[in-house]
Amino acid sequence: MAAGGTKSGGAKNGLAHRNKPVPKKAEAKSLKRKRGQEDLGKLKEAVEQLDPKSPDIKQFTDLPLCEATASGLRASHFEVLTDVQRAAIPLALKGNDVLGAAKTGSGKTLAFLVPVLEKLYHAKWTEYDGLGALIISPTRELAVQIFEVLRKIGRNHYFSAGLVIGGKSLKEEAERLGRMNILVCTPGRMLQHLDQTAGFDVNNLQILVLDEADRIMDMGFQSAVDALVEHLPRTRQTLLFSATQSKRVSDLARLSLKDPEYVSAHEAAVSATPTNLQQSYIVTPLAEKLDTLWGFLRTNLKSKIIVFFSSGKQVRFVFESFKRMQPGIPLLHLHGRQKQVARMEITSRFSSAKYGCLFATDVVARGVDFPAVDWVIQADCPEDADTYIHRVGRTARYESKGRAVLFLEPSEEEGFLKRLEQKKVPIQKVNVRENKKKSIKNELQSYNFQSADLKYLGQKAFISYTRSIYLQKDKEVFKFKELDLDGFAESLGLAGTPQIKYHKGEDIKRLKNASRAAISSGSESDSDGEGGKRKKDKDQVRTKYQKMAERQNQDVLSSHYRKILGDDGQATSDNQDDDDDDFLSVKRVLADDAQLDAAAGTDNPTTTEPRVIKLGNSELIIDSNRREKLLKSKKKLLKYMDKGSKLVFDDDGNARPVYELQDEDDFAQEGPADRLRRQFVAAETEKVAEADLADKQAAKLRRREKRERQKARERGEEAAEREGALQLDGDEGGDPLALLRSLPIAGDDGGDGSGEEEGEREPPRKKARKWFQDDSEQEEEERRKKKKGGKRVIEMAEEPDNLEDLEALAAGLLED
Ligand SMILES: Nc1ncnc2c1ncn2[C@@H]1O[C@H](COP(=O)(O)OP(=O)(O)OP(=O)(O)O)[C@@H](O)[C@H]1O
Repeated sequence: MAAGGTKSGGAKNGLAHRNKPVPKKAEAKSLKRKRGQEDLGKLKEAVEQLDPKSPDIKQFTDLPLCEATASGLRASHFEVLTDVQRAAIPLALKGNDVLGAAKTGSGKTLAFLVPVLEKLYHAKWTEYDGLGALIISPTRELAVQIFEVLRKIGRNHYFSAGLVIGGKSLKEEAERLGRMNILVCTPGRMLQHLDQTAGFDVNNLQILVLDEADRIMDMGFQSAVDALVEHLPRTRQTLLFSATQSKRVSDLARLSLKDPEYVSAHEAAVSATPTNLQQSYIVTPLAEKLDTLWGFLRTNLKSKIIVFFSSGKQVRFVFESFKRMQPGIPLLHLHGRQKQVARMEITSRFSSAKYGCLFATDVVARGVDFPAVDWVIQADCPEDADTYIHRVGRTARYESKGRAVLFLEPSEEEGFLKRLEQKKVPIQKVNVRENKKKSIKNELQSYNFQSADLKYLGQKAFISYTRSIYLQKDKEVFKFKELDLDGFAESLGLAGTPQIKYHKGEDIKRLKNASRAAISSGSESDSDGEGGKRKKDKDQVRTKYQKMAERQNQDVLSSHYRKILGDDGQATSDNQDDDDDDFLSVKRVLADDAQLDAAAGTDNPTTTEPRVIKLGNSELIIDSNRREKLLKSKKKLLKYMDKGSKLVFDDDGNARPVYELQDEDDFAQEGPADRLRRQFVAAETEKVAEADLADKQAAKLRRREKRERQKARERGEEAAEREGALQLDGDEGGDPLALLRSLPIAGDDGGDGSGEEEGEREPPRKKARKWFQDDSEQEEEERRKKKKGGKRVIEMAEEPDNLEDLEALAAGLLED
């Protein structure tokens, strides 16, 4: 089997018949051809005579397989057939369309790969015949895995095989496509090639396989698969496999199956899940989910664990925060928005790990065959019982044992247990030991506080989870209104509960109709190129802020840029989070509480009644606790206060409202302009006359005061001279700043700056220094200075406005 596509070159490396003796080249060739024809004739005959229901078929050697396939199986240590292989391979070898259903880990991959190889062998397929078989997988991880198994068992065939899953340039893949006989692909990427790669011919296709067929046929892939099938020839064999196979007639019609054989290997089984799988569930309130998970990990450090969440955002947040808390078990995370190389590396690291915990989305829920997984934890309730079955199927594979635990929110318990019962899933309730319970809320809070990026992830995790619950179709299980959103936000270490807002529009309809898996892996598969649904318009011109906003989770500012973009249509659709597209947004809690009050028309913000915000078709209930918290925050309360009106100061320093030009009509109504002008001039003249009078009186008063003060001072000096006890300036010495600080600040008394009121006199000893001087005082000061000599006087050139000015001024004086 030659491997090509995205993996390696397309050169043939088949080993079959290589060591046979070669007497003469031409002779040997014709002999070989003849023998080959004889063998093939016999093989076809054996297949025709094969009884597909024969109880004698137990091993691969009991099947009429070509030597290349048989030896490949032997070399890969596959000998005994599993139930589904025993039932499906004979029917497929005989050319039937097959709908295969069997439990997880029961060997469905070989059940379709063996017929694929045989089909092309029987048709004597060569590289010049083009594409003979197409195998479609819903995820890249599964496609890679199928490709690896194909390489193993097909090692002795001469076919070329390729992997088409994206993650590489389309051109690079396209160059090799034409040479491939077997392709393993994801739907979106394959469709891209069929639409865009010139000369890629699929008209000869012999066999089409859909692994996880129910998933590929459901809404997430509907349009891609339908378009893809349109390119394929109608005359072909089709094989569909899944652990949760449906016989939906509409699906069969879409794929134009001809009298398909339904193979259900475990139809009569008591349970839909492997018998060696032990399943249990824990009822854990949403607000305690992470505590429970943390406790679980801490008590299972020597295990290999997969933890499923409903969204990549949840995966990222839990991974990043638990990593900081160092649980003592290696942590990995996997979701659809990671780069292809990272996804491959994480998958292979987890495969080869002995112990470790992988946080993952449903991107690895189906088909992926991680060896020796001990536990599957479903931290978020799956959207339906089928998803549950696939998730738990990552453990207890083939003949190994495994355990699975489902976390259920109290509101989900009854409804989901009913769904599991309907699907024949046996599960028992367990409780967490009291001594193992530990709240990690505070630690998360502190990590969120330290890292804005982590906090951002927490908010996103909150939104993506609540959104997924809101969108669930099965309202008997998922009861959005019963969720403790505040508690959940707190458990993620968030300081407040992000407000959830539902946008109106077509997209909501689409999201609502789609299943949760379709949403999460649909968006994931976009980045993977798997879904092929949502592609950014590359030609669209985007602003700097839009580009910044798209760089989510890279730094704290990305959210800031998104805010800048505002609410206009274009920007909004770009700035919303990739898999939160057009749906929910974080808003400040306070704003809405305020709006809420306004909407409710209440004057009493302390009411303890829960509040209800209308959100499109739904309601968000905000309880009284949040409101009380809100009222304690002064900053937030500012929002409730009157914002005030704008004032401007005129030349005299008087505040007055901002002048606004009067409307022309209003002005005309007041009368003729000439009369108004005269009235205005008269009023202003009167005002000026009044002001003039007041000024004159004030000046007169000041002059009189001045005279009186001068007289009083002269009287005082005469008395002091008489007593020989004159107060000297600067006697205190020391730090002039200290002195200045002890003085009254200019204007404090509202008077003329003297710091004195009429008639008041400080006692002579306390009056160490006055710092304002009027003209007469200044003259007097100078006179005294001359008289005493050598004494320093602090001169105040200007009236300082405040203490800083005084200090600066004093410092300047000191330098002098
Ligand atoms: N005949 C066989 N003998 C031994 N091991 C086998 C045989 N067939 C399959 N296996 C092993 O069983 C495991 C599960 O096989 P496979 O991945 O094909 O299961 P599946 O039915 O496709 O599971 P899922 O439903 O999860 O996709 C693999 O590790 C595979 O190697």
